[in-house]
Amino acid sequence: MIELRGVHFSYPGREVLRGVDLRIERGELFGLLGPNGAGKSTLILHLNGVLKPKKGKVLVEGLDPAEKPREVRRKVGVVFQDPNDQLFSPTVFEDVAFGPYNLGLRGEELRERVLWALRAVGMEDYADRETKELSFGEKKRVAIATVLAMEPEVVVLDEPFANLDLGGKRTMRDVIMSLRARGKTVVLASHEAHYLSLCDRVALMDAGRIVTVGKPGEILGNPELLRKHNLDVPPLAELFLSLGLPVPRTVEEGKRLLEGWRRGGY
Ligand SMILES: Nc1ncnc2c1ncn2[C@@H]1O[C@H](COP(=O)(O)OP(=O)(O)OP(=O)(O)O)[C@@H](O)[C@H]1O
Repeated sequence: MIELRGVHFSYPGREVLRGVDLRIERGELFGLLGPNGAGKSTLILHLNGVLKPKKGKVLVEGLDPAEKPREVRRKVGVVFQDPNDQLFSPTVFEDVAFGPYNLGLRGEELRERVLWALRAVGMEDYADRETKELSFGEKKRVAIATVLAMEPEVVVLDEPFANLDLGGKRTMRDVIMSLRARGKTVVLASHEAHYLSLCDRVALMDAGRIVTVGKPGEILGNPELLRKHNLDVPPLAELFLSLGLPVPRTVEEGKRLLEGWRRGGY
């Protein structure tokens, strides 16, 4: 479980988190939605102790990341927005091996772990490639593998879908759903609401505060709320709302709703 209580944080001369209260349950797929500059990345950096609150408290599975950063970083893996911030080794294998090596894995066990993590993101054939030669989307997948290889309990993904093509987005979605199926807590931060429809719950954040928390349908199905906070209304949400239907979470649910609407409507 992740808990933030009254968290305040300032960069020099700029207050960015202004009393954040949030609770994310174990095993939840949780969305953090907010416009550019809302404070999402700053909040995320509090979850693994990179930043410390000026006021308030952060607890991850009962541990304070500011007091026990090493223990917390074993539990929480953060995938940054820009994979270039995450990758620094000459080869893909070495980049992915770095974390588990530091956890004490060696030899065949280490190799197996690295290849497993690369397989999970569809990059097993890239193990011997030079990291700097990869495309942005390939780097993004490798960045996720570096986190998966540590087997963290919580995986935090900052703008995971940004700058990926359709194939990259599909892989990302599959990775997220498989993490969830394996009982991991997953936090997705995005300024694009439609990517968060697959979440169990979504928190809307703006100007350093949590505005509201609800089911994705409650947030994505509220165009006034989204527009008020400079967020795009997903076209599909508008379509379902215009038909008087709730906003579905999955394509299957959408198909069922449309089928019911068609039967009732004609
Ligand atoms: N290192 C820094 N020093 C000073 N100000 C910063 C720093 N990092 C971020 N900020 C400021 O803090 C505010 C929140 O930034 P943050 O990156 O947390 O927002 P965000 O919600 O993740 O935005 P985005 O969707 O654009 O990634 C912004 O106004 C930003 O300019």
